[in-house]
Amino acid sequence: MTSSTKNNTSKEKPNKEAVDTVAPNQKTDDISLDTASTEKSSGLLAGIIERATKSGLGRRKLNPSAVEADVAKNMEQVRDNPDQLRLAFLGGGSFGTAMANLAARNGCDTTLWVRNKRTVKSMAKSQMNKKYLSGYKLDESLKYSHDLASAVKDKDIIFLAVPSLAFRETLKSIAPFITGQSVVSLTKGMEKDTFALMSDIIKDELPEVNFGVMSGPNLAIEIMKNMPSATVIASHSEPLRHAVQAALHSAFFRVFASDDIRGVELGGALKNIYAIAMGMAAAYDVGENTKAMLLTRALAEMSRFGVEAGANPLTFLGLSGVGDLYATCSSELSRNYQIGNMLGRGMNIDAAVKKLGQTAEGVNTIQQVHEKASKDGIYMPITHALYAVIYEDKAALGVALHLMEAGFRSDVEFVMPHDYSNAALTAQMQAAASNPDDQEQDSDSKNNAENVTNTDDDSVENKDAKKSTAKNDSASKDKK
Ligand SMILES: NC(=O)C1=CN([C@@H]2O[C@H](COP(=O)(O)OP(=O)(O)OC[C@H]3O[C@@H](n4cnc5c(N)ncnc54)[C@H](OP(=O)(O)O)[C@@H]3O)[C@@H](O)[C@H]2O)C=CC1
Ligand SMILES: O=C(CO)COP(=O)(O)O
Repeated sequence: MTSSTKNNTSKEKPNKEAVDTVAPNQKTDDISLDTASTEKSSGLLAGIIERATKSGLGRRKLNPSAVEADVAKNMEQVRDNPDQLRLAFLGGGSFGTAMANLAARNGCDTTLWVRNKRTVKSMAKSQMNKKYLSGYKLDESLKYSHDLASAVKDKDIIFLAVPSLAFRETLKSIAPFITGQSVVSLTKGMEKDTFALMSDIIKDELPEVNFGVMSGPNLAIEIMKNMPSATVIASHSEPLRHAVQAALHSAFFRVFASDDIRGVELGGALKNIYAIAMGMAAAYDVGENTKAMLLTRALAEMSRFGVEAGANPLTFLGLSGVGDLYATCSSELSRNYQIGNMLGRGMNIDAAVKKLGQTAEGVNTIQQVHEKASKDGIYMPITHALYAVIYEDKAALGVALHLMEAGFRSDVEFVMPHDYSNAALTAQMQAAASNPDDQEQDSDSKNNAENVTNTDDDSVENKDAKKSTAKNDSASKDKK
């Protein structure tokens, strides 16, 4: 721990921030223009930041392992003294505010960046986010800024809680000010047209940073009400995982760890699709059996898509998978659920989004996942059905009935691979049909196959079968 770190905790007088960073007890028309920031930077990564600055190392040359080593060295003290962490939260919506508030309450030196200058002034004055979390008082130590540079400079960790559509542009804007900070995404979505997850965008825009993603069942309003909640920080960097745990952990909020970045991130992004489906189903007054079927088949789709994207399917059994799926699919607080409910009551998508007036990532994620799954032959019947209802104007009841008639599938395909139920059989049928010399089959398998082809006419399913057969072929070739 550097001596400056030891001597400078957030309990002492805070550093002067640059232009437009407003501490709550500071008059907003009296914002300091002192950009000198004369006090030495403090906190976990201070040593690294200092070293990089002194040696004139360019951002691209910074060695992330040195950053990790610096954090690791100090972890023991940080666990006991989270108030040594200096954090920036970017995004003044409900989630950025709720998380920044948790960190500030834990004693971390915390700045919330909000893009609108007038909102910054109003938040600093009222200590409230009137637009997104009206009525909830924020911790008095929380600082507010609309100046990105001053918000992120000399911080240990930068948390991004902007909507996915603004994620890349926000990273581009902070890139010139990155020295040794770590970056953590709180955003649950997929970039339009590129299918990129937020961690992909971080790797694109800031290839050298130490990063993580955080996701879990975290409805912002429940967190503001101190209702016990938990989340997951996923990172390949153990020190970063520990630092995030130390920053946010409290009696009301537990932070679990994972190193499956893909799985944790996909859990948060994909569950929004099914929250829309569940909101819509609720508008039709469906029963508990139906909800349970929707929820568990959603989980099957999520983990199937996840595996194709390189995630560990077991991650979907954790907080960021089944946990968030459950919370978002069963709560009217979920904006995605609300969108689905409005659709189910006859509103069109544009009107529903306008009425909501807040972020519902699922609206974009459905389109991205529908396109990606169709292109790559990943079997995602609920997503395709929802897409057909929302974007192709198909009748919801007809689409739901068609879903119910889809062929015989394995329940948990990681226990009994789908090949053993009917995909392999379908593939055999296709092969037999295209090879007239091979028409002799025993009557049992003929009956089975007829069953399959009668009920299982979904073209994506057929693709699935071909893909499985191709995978098996190449696996057996590999063995040879
Ligand atoms: N709310 C929740 O319970 C949770 C949300 N999340 C995720 O967090 C992310 C943010 O959602 P949430 O906080 O709920 O969103 P909100 O709808 O509550 O707020 C969106 C915020 O983003 C700002 N914003 C919009 N566009 C831009 C932009 N181009 N550049 C910078 N800021 C912008 C808005 O500013 P302005 O007001 O000026 O338009 C507003 O402050 C989403 O990915 C969401 O899925 C994750 C867990 C829980
Ligand atoms: O992700 C969330 C809870 O974990 C918030 O869900 P909504 O974005 O649907 O409100």
